[in-house]
Amino acid sequence: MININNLQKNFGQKKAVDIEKYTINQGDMLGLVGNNGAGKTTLFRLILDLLQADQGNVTINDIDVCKNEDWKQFTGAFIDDGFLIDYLTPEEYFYFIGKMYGLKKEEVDERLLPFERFMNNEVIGQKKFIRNFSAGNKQKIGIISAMLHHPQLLILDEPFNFLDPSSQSIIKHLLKKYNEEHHATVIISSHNLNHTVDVCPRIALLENGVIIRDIQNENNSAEKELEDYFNIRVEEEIEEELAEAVIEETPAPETIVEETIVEETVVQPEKKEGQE
Ligand SMILES: Nc1ncnc2c1ncn2[C@@H]1O[C@H](COP(=O)(O)OP(=O)(O)OP(=O)(O)O)[C@@H](O)[C@H]1O
Repeated sequence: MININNLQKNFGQKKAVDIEKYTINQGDMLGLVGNNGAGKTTLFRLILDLLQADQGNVTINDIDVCKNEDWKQFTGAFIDDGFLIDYLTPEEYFYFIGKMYGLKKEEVDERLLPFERFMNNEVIGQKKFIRNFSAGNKQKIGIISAMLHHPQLLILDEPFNFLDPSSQSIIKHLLKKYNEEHHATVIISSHNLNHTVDVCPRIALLENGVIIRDIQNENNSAEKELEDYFNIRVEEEIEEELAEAVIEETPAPETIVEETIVEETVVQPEKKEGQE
């Protein structure tokens, strides 16, 4: 479904994405993990043609995303709340998105039904503009709107962010079900390793823009490997910091001042006349 070919994106000296070859198959449920700045969002932006690559390309169903718009019909994505329209209510926004994909109001209402528990009576019927919703509820509006037209490809950047624990659990189930029932390709990024191994049978580990591991995850088998990777990274970084601190604290040889012993000279008080 998605082919990434020799894809490179730099910001100044920083290599944000550098992927020689990577294929995501139709029906894959892929989790993208990596430390802050590893390049997850940049990769999503390149896939969605929101950024121009310095080299290489991305094709979705053999369509080069920056040369043809056809992939947009079967793709849904939510990267950040810049995707939302602040001055609309959630209903207006959902109907607007539905209209873009030829869905009638009643069809949109019907497609919102499976999200009722997820919305928890806090999204629909609130008579509030999107700009006045909490970060968590904006996240919900974004995720739902990305799924509304039943896309064959769904891309969500950190979908669990800002969600309360029960909403995280609900969206995990909804995504899994969506992937299975629609045989849709679902790609999510997350810093939550537990959630990622719970829902993603395939996990790509990104480091400095490079996919360094492509992990098959059956019954949470990737958990240990990922925990080891992230713990090892933390330990390595702490050790590096300590080593640097020791070097900084040790004075350079030429600045070492030899301890000199100053002999005390006892000054005898002058004798006054008549004193012994
Ligand atoms: N518009 C930009 N201008 C300059 N540098 C950028 C820009 N966007 C991303 N970068 C840099 O590219 C690198 C990858 O960033 P990116 O946001 O893709 O990482 P990420 O894995 O999504 O991180 P996080 O987990 O923190 O969201 C980082 O070093 C980041 O500072």
